[in-house]
Amino acid sequence: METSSPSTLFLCGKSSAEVEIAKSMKINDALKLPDAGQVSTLLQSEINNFRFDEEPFNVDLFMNSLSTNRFGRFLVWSPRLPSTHDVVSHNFCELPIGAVCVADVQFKGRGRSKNAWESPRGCLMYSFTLQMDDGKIVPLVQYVVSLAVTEAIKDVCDRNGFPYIDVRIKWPNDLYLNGLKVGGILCTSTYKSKKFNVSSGIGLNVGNEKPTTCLNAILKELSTSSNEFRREDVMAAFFNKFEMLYDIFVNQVGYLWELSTSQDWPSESGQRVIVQEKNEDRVVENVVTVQCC
Ligand SMILES: O=C(O)CCCC[C@@H]1SC[C@@H]2NC(=O)N[C@@H]21
Repeated sequence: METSSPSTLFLCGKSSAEVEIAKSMKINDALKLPDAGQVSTLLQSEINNFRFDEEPFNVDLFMNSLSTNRFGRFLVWSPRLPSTHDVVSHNFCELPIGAVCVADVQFKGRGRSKNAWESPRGCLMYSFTLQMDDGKIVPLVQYVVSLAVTEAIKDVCDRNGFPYIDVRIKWPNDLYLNGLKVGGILCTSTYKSKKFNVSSGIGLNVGNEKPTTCLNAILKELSTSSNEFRREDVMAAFFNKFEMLYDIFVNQVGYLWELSTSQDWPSESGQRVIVQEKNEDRVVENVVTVQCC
């Protein structure tokens, strides 16, 4: 019964370029769900024609806090769907790179190792796409995602004057708060036309106290004010941090990692090598001394 009612997907864009993509995707009925799941596609401009019972994801709030050039600018929002991860991985080639799908409720939420992810209202649940050339560093991208989540939470605390909420990474892909799991990261990839198509999914207990605890429950304990984390602020802060960290990762850390696992890497402490650092169109050369641990 649950799975048979169609999922409504609203296609939204930050700028007119992304809004045009949304219009063309709607006209072409481009998005599908796996297992022939029923889907109805609408545009952001049609959101106001609907009444939603509970607090829906506020697309404008998210877009206004987003300051990226690539990630999160094309957004698919659904009040209820099987899994955001299914939407992005099943439609990877139809979606622009960096597109995100966010849902208020999932009824087939996926965790790692074929586990289910409990997906109640209040939980921030989203998946996004990225494309990578170098397969050696694909397994490391989950570290960057985890780090961007904790950095985003810090950023939202700073901006709102909240006390610091100490969400920690259990490396590489779990998030813990006061010893309880409050979030997890799921990264999957496929290889096509010499590119790695990576889908990254994030589940973070922002306002749902079950099944463990959530950011707002701990904030309430630590603060006298009634302010709360909003999913939109956390997700926008995530993409703002992720875009910066991902560029560093690909251009610098990824490069170093690749070098360190290649045969050309000098293996003796004390050896001096030149490391080239690519920064947009500039190349900077640094002489570094090898320290073997
Ligand atoms: O800890 C884990 O096992 C990873 C959980 C990942 C859950 C998120 S929620 C958004 C996205 N959609 C899914 O179906 N799963 C991921």
